[in-house]
Amino acid sequence: MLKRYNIILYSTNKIVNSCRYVSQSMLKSTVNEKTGIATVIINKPPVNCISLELLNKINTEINKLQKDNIRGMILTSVRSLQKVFCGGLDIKEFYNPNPDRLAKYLTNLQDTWLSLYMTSFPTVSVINGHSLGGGCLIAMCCDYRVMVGPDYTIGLNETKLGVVPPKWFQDTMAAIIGHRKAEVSVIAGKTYTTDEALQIGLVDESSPDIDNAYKKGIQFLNSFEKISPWAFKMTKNISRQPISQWLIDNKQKDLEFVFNYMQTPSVQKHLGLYLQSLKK
Ligand SMILES: CCCCC/C=C\C/C=C\CC/C=C/CC(=O)SCCNC(=O)CCNC(=O)[C@H](O)C(C)(C)COP(=O)(O)OP(=O)(O)OC[C@H]1O[C@@H](n2cnc3c(N)ncnc32)[C@H](O)[C@@H]1OP(=O)(O)O
Repeated sequence: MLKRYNIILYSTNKIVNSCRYVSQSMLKSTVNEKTGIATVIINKPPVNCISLELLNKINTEINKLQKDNIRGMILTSVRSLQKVFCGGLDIKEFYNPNPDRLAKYLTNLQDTWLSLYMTSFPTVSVINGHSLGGGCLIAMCCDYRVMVGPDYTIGLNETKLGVVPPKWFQDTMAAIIGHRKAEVSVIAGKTYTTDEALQIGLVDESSPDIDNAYKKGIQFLNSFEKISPWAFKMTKNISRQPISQWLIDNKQKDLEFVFNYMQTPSVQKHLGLYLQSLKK
């Protein structure tokens, strides 16, 4: 039986020296058996945007780590991408979608958010690049955020694509920076530089380089060494349960609404234009 571990969601290959397992594609996960800390690295070039397959892998991995009783987790992006933590949800999943796949995607998105937001172990995102839309969402699900800077951006920019960030996206941000600031932010689809994100409390620490950001993440996880895992889990649960319970109670309604809304001609038109604007 493994010790209880913390999780840092982070993108580097060289930190972990004692690996329990590594999955080869899209998501690399390693657990340092001495410390009990997992490092989960998103590795989907060119910009780590979240396809249905990646979503499945993230959710499966979080659930595995949950069973393994890790002490903590770092979530990050592979270093070779250099400037992107996560480019958000894969817009191609929403543009001219296959209805069956879209329904699967949206269901998986709900489930992955619930898994990551409610982990019973501490989590850190080491944000080593731009983190937009769904990328910002997964970073916000973690208990602590360390962002590399100064030149990266983070934010829920959905309105810039002509789509509405669902209630649970908005609630996740409001729980971190407060309702008013979150409202202003999501309405305008605002993105923040590392310094601005630090200033409004969207991230907890900044760092000029990835190694240092990772160390800060580990320090955060180590701060729980003397806290009972049970006390951690129950306290986090009380803090986050009101937000997660809304989705649990409204899953089907939320799914149906988004599923229909995404396929309306107006949303499809905006998504098409946005996708085009991203093309080189
Ligand atoms: C009660 C009412 C509720 C109603 C709710 C209803 C519906 C809501 C449901 C769900 C909401 C939908 C939520 C969406 C959340 C999102 O995540 S949307 C996506 C947000 N992300 C972005 O806007 C990022 C866009 N990308 C960039 O800005 C840049 O790519 C980058 C990340 C800064 C990196 O720049 P870089 O110069 O390195 O790379 P390129 O821009 O050249 O990109 C390379 C390549 O990748 C493609 N690409 C980039 N991002 C995405 C993406 N998110 N999805 C798909 N494809 C992407 C880009 O097009 C390039 O492709 P190529 O030219 O073919 O190589």
